[in-house]
Amino acid sequence: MTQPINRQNTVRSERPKPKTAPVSMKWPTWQADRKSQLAFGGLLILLAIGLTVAFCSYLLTGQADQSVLSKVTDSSLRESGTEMRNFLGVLGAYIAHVFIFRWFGFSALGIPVILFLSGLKLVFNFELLPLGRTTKAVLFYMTWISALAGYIVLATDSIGQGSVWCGGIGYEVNVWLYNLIGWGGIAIIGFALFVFLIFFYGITKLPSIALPQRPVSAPRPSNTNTVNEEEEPEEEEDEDDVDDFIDVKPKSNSVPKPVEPPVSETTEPLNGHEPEVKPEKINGSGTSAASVKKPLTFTIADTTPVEPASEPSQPVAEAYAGPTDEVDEDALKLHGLYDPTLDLPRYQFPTIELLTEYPENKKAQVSAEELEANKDRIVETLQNYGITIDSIKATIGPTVTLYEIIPAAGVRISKIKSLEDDIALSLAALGIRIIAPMPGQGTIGIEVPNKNREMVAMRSVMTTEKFTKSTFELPVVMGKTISNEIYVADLAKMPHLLMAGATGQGKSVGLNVLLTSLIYKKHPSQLKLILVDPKKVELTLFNKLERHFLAQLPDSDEPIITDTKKVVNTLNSLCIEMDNRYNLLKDAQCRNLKEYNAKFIQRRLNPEKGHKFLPYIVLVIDELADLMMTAGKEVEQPIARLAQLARAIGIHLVVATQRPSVNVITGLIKANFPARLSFKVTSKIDSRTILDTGGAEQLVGMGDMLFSSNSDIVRLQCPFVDTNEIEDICDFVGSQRGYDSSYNLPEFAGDDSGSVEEREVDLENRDPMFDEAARLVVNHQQGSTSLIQRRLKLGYNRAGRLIDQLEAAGIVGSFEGSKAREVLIQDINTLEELLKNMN
Ligand SMILES: Nc1ncnc2c1ncn2[C@@H]1O[C@H](COP(=O)(O)OP(=O)(O)OP(=O)(O)O)[C@@H](O)[C@H]1O
Repeated sequence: MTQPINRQNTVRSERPKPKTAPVSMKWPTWQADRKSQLAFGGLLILLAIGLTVAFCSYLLTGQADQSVLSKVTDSSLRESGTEMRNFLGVLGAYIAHVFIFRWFGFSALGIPVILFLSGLKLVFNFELLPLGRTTKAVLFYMTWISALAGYIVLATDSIGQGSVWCGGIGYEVNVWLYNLIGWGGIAIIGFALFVFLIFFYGITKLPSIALPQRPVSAPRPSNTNTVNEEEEPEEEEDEDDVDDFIDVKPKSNSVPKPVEPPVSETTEPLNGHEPEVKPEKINGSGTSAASVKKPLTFTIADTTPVEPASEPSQPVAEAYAGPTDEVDEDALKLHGLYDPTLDLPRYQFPTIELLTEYPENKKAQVSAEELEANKDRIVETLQNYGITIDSIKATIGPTVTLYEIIPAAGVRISKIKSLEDDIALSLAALGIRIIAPMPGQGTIGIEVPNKNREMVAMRSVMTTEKFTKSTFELPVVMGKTISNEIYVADLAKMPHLLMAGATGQGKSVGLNVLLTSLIYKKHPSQLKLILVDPKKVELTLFNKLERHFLAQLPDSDEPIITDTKKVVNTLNSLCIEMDNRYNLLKDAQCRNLKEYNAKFIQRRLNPEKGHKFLPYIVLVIDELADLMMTAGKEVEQPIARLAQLARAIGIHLVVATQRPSVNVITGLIKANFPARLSFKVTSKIDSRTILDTGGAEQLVGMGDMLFSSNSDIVRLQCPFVDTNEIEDICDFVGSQRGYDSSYNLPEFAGDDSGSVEEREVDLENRDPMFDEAARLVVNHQQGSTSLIQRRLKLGYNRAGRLIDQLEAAGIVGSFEGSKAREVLIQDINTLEELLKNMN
C-alpha cells in the first residue's frame, strides 16, 4: 500500500530573480574599467590643451583665418592648411571659429576648463574643483558673458571686431532683446546673473544696508560676516569673525552629505535573518538631508582641495574642540553632525560590475523524475522498517533538496534518525542529513544532495535587497538557505566567528565572501581589517587595501601578517586597543561602541580628551592550527581575552582552521565563540568539536556549510567569489586616494619591553640621530617611538633603539604600555646643556 504523497511540494521553479541594481553604482560599466578611464581621461586632457591653444591662437589670428575658412572646401583643404595662421592649422581654426565666432565668443575658453577637470578626475581620480558644480557655473558664465559682451558690441556698434568677444549667441540674443525692449535688455542680463547667484550659492539674505552714522560710534554690522559667507563663500576663511572655528573646516569638497544618524538600538534577532527593511536607513546614513543640513559655510570647503587625512587614527575630529561632555552647540550648529566619511570624502564604494555575472543555467536543476524517484525511495525505505508517513513534501535548494515528512502517529523520531545510512544507501547518495525534528516545523527533514547543484554567485546575492538594504552594523552575506532565501548575518552580533573545514571545502572562498561583504558596505573610516595569514598565500590580494581598510602595528612592513611573532604582538596590541577603547567608553559613559560613536557624531564628546570616532576592527585569522602549533598559549590567551571582552567595543574576530581538533579549538577559545561555521570536515568528531553536533561530515563540499549560532543550525550554500573578482575589487579600492598609511594599532613592545637596564643600552655608542631625536621629543613633549619614526623617517627598530637610549639618558621615562612615555626634560635649554655634557 502506498502512502498518499502530498503533491504540494514547494519546488521553486520560479525563484525570485535577483535584481540587477548595483549595490553602489557610481560609474557606467565602461568607466569601471580602469583602462578605458585612463584612455578617455587622457583624451579629454589632450583635447583641453588643444582647444586652449586653438582658441588663444584664434583670438590673435582669427580675423586673418576667417577669410580662408570661408573658402575652405574639401578639395582645397590641403592648401588652406598651409595658409592658416592658427597654431593648430585648419582644424584648430575651424573649431575655434565655431566655438568663438559662431557661439560663445572668448568665453568659449570655459570649454577646455571643463574638459581638463573631467580628464583629471578620470585619470588621477583628482578633483581640482568639484566637477558638477564647476561645470554648471562655467556653462552659465560662458553664456552670460557672451550675452553681456553682445550687449556692449551692439551698443557700441562694433560688430566687426567685436564678434570674437561676444560670439553669435551673445549677439543674436541682444538683437532679439533690442527688438523686444530696446536698450532695457541689460536689465534682463543683470537679473539673470542675480537669479543664478541666488540659486547657485543658496543666498537667502542680502547685506543689510547700514546707513552711515557718526563715524566714531558706528558699530560693525553684526551680520556682515553672514552675508559675505553666503554671497562670496570663498572669502569666509579670511574673516576674523570665525576665529573660533578657524580649524574646523570640514575636509570635504563635495556637497555636504547626510550624516550617519545617531544610531538607535537595533532590535534584530541575534544572527538571524534580516528583519524588515527600513529603507530610510540604507547604508546607515538615513538621516534626511534636511535634518542635518549644514549651514552655508560649508560651501567654502566645497571649493577647497582636500588634504589627505594625515593621521588616520585621529581623523577630522581632532579639530573639533567642544566643551566637556556636553553637546558642542556651536560646532554642531556650524557643521552639523560629525561625519567620519569626510576623512575620504571622494571614496567610491566598489561597484557591482566588479563581480562576475554567471549565466542563469548554473541554477540547480532537479528534474520532476528525480524528485519523484527520491520521494518514492524515501517512503519505501521507511516502510521497509515499518515506518508509515502521512505526507512528504520537497523543497529544492541550491545544493540539496529537503524532503519534509510527517510520520504517522506513534512513530518514534529516534527510529527515523537511526535510518540515516539506510536511506543514503537506498538513494545511492552521499551527504544525506536527517533533521529530526525540524525546529518549529513539526516535521522531519531529510536533505538529499542534488545531482546538479547551483553555484550561488556572489553578484547574485549582493544585489538582493536583503543585503543592499541591510541595516546591520557589519552585514555578511552568508549564502542561500535550503529554501533559496538569502541569509545575511551581522558579524557585530555574532560577535566572533569560528570557521572550520577540511582542505578544499571552501574556507578561503568563505573568508573572501565575508571580507567582500564588509568592503561593499563599509566606508574605510568605519572599518579596519587585520588580516593574519600564516599560509602566506590566501589573503595576499587584500594588501592593496592597506591605506584604506587595513590596520597594523606601527613597525610592520607587510600589511598582511604572516609571521607568528608578529601575530602575537598584533594580538597583544589589539588587547591594548581594547583596553584603551574601554577607557574611552567609560569616560563617555557609554555601554558599547554604537552608543559611543553616536555620541561622538552628535559632538557630545570632547576630542581634546582623547575621544575620537572608533571604527570597527575585524581580525581575520586564516589558519589557527598553524599558530597554535608554533605559539600555543601566547596566541590562545589574547584570542580568548579579546573574544571574551571585545564585543562591546567593536573588535570582532573571525578565526578559521582546517583542523578543528581540541588542541587547536581549545575549550577556552570555543567557549568564547558562540557563532560557528563549518564546511565539510573529515569526521564526526571534528564536526562535534566545531558545532557541538555531527552533520558537518555529511556536507558535500564546495561551499556547502552549516552555520550555528545560538544553538540554531542552518545549512547554507556559501556564495562563490573568484580570486580575480577579489583582485578587481582590491584594485578598485586601492587605486583611490586613501589614508597616508594603514591604521596604526597601539605599539606593543613584546619581548623587547622591560627596563633599559635589562636591555643593556650602551650610551657610549649612541645613534647618530640621538641629539635630533632628543630635541624632537622635548619639543613635542611626547616620548613616542612612532613620532621619532615619522619625523626622522626611520624604521621602527632604529626608532625603538633611539627611545631606549633616550630612556637610558634620562630624557624620557620608562615604557608605559599604550601611552607615550613621559618626557623628563621640560625645556630645550636644559636638554642642550645635557647634550653638551654627554658629548
Ligand atoms: N561557495 C562555493 N561555490 C562553488 N565552488 C566553491 C565554493 N567554495 C569553494 N568552491 C570550490 O572549491 C575550491 C576550493 O575552495 P577553497 O580554496 O576555498 O578551499 P579551502 O577550504 O580554503 O582549502 P585550503 O584549506 O586548502 O586552502 C575552489 O577553488 C572552488 O572551486
